Amino acid sequence: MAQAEIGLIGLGVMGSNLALNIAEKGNKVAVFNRTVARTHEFYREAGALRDNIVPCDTIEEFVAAIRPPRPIIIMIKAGDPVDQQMQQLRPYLEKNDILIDAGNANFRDTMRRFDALKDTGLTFIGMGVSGGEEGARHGPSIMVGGTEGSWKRVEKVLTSIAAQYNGEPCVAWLGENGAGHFVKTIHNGIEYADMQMIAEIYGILRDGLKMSAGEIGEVFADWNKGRLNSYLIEITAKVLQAADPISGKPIVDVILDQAGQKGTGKWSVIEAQNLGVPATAIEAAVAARGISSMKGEREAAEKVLGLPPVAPLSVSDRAAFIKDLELALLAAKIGAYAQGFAVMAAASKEYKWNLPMPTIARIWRAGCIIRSQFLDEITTAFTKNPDAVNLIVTPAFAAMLKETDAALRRVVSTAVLGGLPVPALASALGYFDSYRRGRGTANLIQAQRDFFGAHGFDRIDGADSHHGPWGSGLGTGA
Ligand SMILES: NC(=O)C1=CN([C@@H]2O[C@H](COP(=O)(O)OP(=O)(O)OC[C@H]3O[C@@H](n4cnc5c(N)ncnc54)[C@H](OP(=O)(O)O)[C@@H]3O)[C@@H](O)[C@H]2O)C=CC1
Ligand SMILES: O=C(CO)[C@H](O)[C@H](O)COP(=O)(O)O
Repeated sequence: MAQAEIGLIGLGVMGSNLALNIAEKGNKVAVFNRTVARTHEFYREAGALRDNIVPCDTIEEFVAAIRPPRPIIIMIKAGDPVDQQMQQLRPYLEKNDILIDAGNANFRDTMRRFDALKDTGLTFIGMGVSGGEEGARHGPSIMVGGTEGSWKRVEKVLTSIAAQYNGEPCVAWLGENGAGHFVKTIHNGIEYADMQMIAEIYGILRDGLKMSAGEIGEVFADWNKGRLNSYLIEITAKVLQAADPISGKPIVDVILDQAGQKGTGKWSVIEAQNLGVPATAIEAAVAARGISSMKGEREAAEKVLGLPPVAPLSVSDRAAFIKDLELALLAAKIGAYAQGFAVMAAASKEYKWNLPMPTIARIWRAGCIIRSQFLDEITTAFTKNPDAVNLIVTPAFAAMLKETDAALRRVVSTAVLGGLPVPALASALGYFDSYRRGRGTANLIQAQRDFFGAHGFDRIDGADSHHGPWGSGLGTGA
């Protein structure tokens, strides 16, 4: 039998679909899974694609089934399992073989693995893959990090399996070592913010306007025809309109309000803080998942504190308010994406990756979870303004923000007065209001720091005087 051109380890949700995608595009793929029974089940269910699949029970058999130099995709649980899997493979590998970690790795692990293999003759690629089950099967968005030479060796097969947007493949080499996994992490951070903002709007419609899940679903379905058109809005509409087969109620009404998380959102926030870049919408979204998981504490607190004693949401023109919600979501979304791209710009400098912002936006337009029409507008904005320090000051997004921020202000204030939590929407508004104000209030913080710690400050007039006359009083002229 002819040898496989590529190998794939890990036949879970993502790996099995990616393997079928690879096989369907005419590539012969060898597959291995820790639990051998799963390999057999996968092969049985592969149908006509079996001709392009070589199922292997042992690692030795797996490596031998791939034509050298071997590209091997590892698509397993992130973290220690990847190190263990690499250790297990090492004795069988030969010079020029390429290990490709396609899971949601922390980019710091990717940098370490990349360095560890640097002088061994083996090559390491850290590759972010987004699109969930469906994307992996029919075309994900793929973010590649590693040497440019190693990318050239896998470009053809990755291009064949990636999603396409207007005929352009959603895969690109983004830079050395951890670049691909860093970009995937920020993709997920933005995904958290997008999802949290949608959930906050859902909360306003459910608890403020007392709308049913089905009615809210219709609102999202309608918005999906407009400027918010995106995968997440589309699935939100579908989720809200699905019935629970057990109770007959809308399924969303019987799901526990505790959000899971696997780490990428938290890493986005940690790295943003490490780089000194505000990512307040992403932070709010991660914190909201944290609070959501404290179900028992929240229920106990509601008994002690009660819900805020406020009048029902005062909205005279319901249709106008729902329009405001749509515009508010668009405005807040601009904030989340601006922050995510700003974090990537800072990381690009710090790690010398030279991340191509228009390319990142371009490969997120299809295949991935945050895919949307909006990303096409970001692609254009970064292409026209490659040196923009922030998405929100590019002409197109500045105009979009000026058009929508008043709606965000009205929605946030209405929700706050109605006692409805909107931490991500409010954080985006706070970000805009802080970022657009030339003279802020940190002069007072500098004075306080100098007062208690003699930390010094710079003066507006540039005078060479850096400490305050604390306790001297204002005298008569102030
Ligand atoms: N699900 C999604 O939407 C997405 C997931 N990802 C990432 O892709 C990766 C795989 O996720 P997913 O397919 O959802 O996960 P699943 O839980 O469906 O599958 C996990 C896979 O990892 C294997 N595995 C677990 N531990 C080990 C180990 N110690 N050694 C060897 N193999 C091991 C499992 O093998 P076994 O059958 O023996 O248990 C299985 O093949 C993760 O990094 C995830 O974060 C990325 C994008 C989207
Ligand atoms: O990478 C993904 C989507 O892009 C995965 O679905 C990931 O698991 C999502 O993160 P979390 O589980 O923390 O919500």
